[in-house]
This record gives sequence, C-alpha cells and structure tokens, in this order.
Amino acid sequence: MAVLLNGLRLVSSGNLSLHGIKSLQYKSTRILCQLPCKSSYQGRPFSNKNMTVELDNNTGVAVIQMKKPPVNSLSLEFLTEFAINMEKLEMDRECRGVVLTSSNPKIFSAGLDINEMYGKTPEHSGEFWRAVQEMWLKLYGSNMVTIAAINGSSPAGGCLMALACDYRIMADNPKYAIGLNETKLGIVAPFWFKDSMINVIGRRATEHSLQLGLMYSASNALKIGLVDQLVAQDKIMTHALSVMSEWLAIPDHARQITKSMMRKPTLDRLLTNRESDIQNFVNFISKDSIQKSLQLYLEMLKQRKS
Ligand SMILES: CCCCCCC/C=C/C(=O)SCCNC(=O)CCNC(=O)[C@H](O)C(C)(C)COP(=O)(O)OP(=O)(O)OC[C@H]1O[C@@H](n2cnc3c(N)ncnc32)[C@H](O)[C@@H]1OP(=O)(O)O
Repeated sequence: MAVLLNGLRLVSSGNLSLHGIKSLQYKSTRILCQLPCKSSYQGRPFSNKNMTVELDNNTGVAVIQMKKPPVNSLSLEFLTEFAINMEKLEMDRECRGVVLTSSNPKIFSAGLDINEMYGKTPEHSGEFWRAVQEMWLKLYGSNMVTIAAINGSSPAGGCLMALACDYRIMADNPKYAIGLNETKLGIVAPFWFKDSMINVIGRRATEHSLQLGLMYSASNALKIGLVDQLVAQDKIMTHALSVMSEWLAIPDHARQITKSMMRKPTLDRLLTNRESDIQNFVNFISKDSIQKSLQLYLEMLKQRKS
C-alpha cells in the first residue's frame, strides 16, 4: 500500500524489522500532530478528524485518542487515518511508544463499521478490507511500544486493535466487555484475528472464545489473560503511562528485535496471503445470506437504542 505523507511516498507492509531500530532522542517541547489537510491518500480527500495524536517529546510517548462519534466504529476513513498516523509516528525518531485510547468514556471501539460491509460494491469492500489489514499490520508490526488503554467496551475489530498492542490495561467496570464476537453476527473472524488472539490467550481459550463469539467482562478478560491489568477508569491513562515508562527502560534495539522475533511469523502469514485474504473477504461479504445477517444486525442495533 502506498500513501503520500508530507510529500514522501511510503510503501508499507508492516514495520518490524531487525534494521528499523530507532535512536533515543529527547526534546523538551510538546507538540500536537495533526496531519495537514493537504495530505493525500491515494488521490482521495483526506481529513484527520477521527483521532488526535499527541506526542510528548519529553518522554517519547504519543497518545492516540480515538474520537469518532458515536462509538469509534472503524470506517474506511478512520482506518486510513489511523494507518497514516501510525506511519508518521513510526518514522518520527523521537517517538518510542504509543498509548491507544478513546475519548468516549464508555466505548473503546465498536469494531469494524458495519455500514462499510453492508450494501457496498466489491471494489469498495476490497478497499475497506485492505485498510483493515493495514491498520493491523501497522499496529501489530510496530517497532514502538504499544499499550491499549481500554477505557470502555471493545467488541470484534476493537478487540483486535487491543490484541495487536504489546500490553492491555482495561478500566475496571463490570459494564465493559471485550472479545471477538464475530460468530454472533454470523460472520467468521479471519485467520489473523484468530492468530492475534492465540498469541495472547492460547489456542484452547481462543477456540472456545471464537466459536461462541464470547464477549468477556473486564474481570473475566483479566482471568483469561485477554487483558493484562484492570485499573480504575480515572487512573487508566496515568497507569498506562507508568507501564510505558517501564517498557521504555528496556533498550530499544533489544526489545524491538525480540518483538520482531515473536511476531514476524504471524505478520508474514498475512503479508504472504494478503490478496487472497481480500478476495476471501469480498466473496464472503457479498453473499446474500451474509448481507441479510448484517442488515438484521444493523436493524437490531438501531432498535436496541429506542
Ligand atoms: C472472511 C470474512 C471475514 C469477515 C470478517 C469481519 C470481521 C468483523 C469484525 C467486526 O468488528 S464487526 C463489528 C462488530 N461490532 C459489534 O458487534 C458492536 C456492535 N455495537 C454494540 O454492541 C454497541 O453499539 C456498543 C459498541 C457496545 C455501544 O453501545 P451503546 O449502547 O453505547 O451505543 P448504541 O446505541 O448501541 O450505538 C450507537 C450508534 O452506533 C451504531 N453502531 C454501533 N456499533 C456499530 C458498528 N460496529 N458499526 C456501525 N455502527 C455501529 C449504532 O447502530 C447506533 O447508531 P444510531 O442508532 O445512533 O444511528
């Protein structure tokens, strides 16, 4: 995938490599990274309205705060913006870690935007799926330390984002739930969703979880290792930054090579099968029966509200 960013053409396919080691540099200013409106993405209009990215140059830590109303659903626009922001941080020698969180006090992310999968052309579906892949490749393959501060519910694609991080801290609230619930919608989590979960909670728990489309309360997510820690909602960012400083105490090169060693086979599996994975998604999502399921699910979501 190629993007134009600040006049630089970036060709991306995951970031972790034994050569991509950043040097440690600090500055004393605090900047707000907002991509210029003039940035372009494959010739389409681009806006950076779904998240803010704040880099603290003292610590080398960036906070990506998702802010797409109402529930941070992962639309094509959102995913595109996310991948460009991650690429930008990855290229910034001063950024060593990213905390991913939400401005919505109850929802981390509602997962993939179902409207992007319902009633769309095969071309649109293919483009959307490539963007979902790119989001995961950027996050799972990042050289930076990545911490998910899960301050609300996080179904499906939202859970995938958290799984792609190095560490997960969830707000200790029994109302919040997290999991890969795809089967409940009549759809199937692709192999790289499944691999991401296996790498965090193991094979048996993943099989159980995926077949039943289980959503876990925060405390049950902690029990099965789907999240690493629970903390009070109002302490989640402070805690995430404190955990980040522990991770950043490890020399970057050693940690990055270790991360690459652990994650490369999983990344390579998608990179090798990227086009067939897109084709598979397009064929699957275009089926009448799947479209019907998604329509009913969308209607159910809207009715639930009233
Ligand atoms: C080979 C084939 C492979 C296919 C693989 C596909 C993999 C799919 C991955 C996914 O991520 S699918 C999406 C899964 N997500 C969900 O199931 C979440 C559904 N949403 C909810 O459970 C709840 O909305 C919530 C996130 C817990 C929030 O609850 P809350 O009560 O706070 O808000 P609501 O009133 O329910 O929703 C507000 C508003 O948002 C709309 N909405 C919610 N989720 C989505 C979504 N994922 N996509 C699009 N829109 C969503 C919901 O309809 C409401 O809309 P309005 O009524 O306000 O218009």
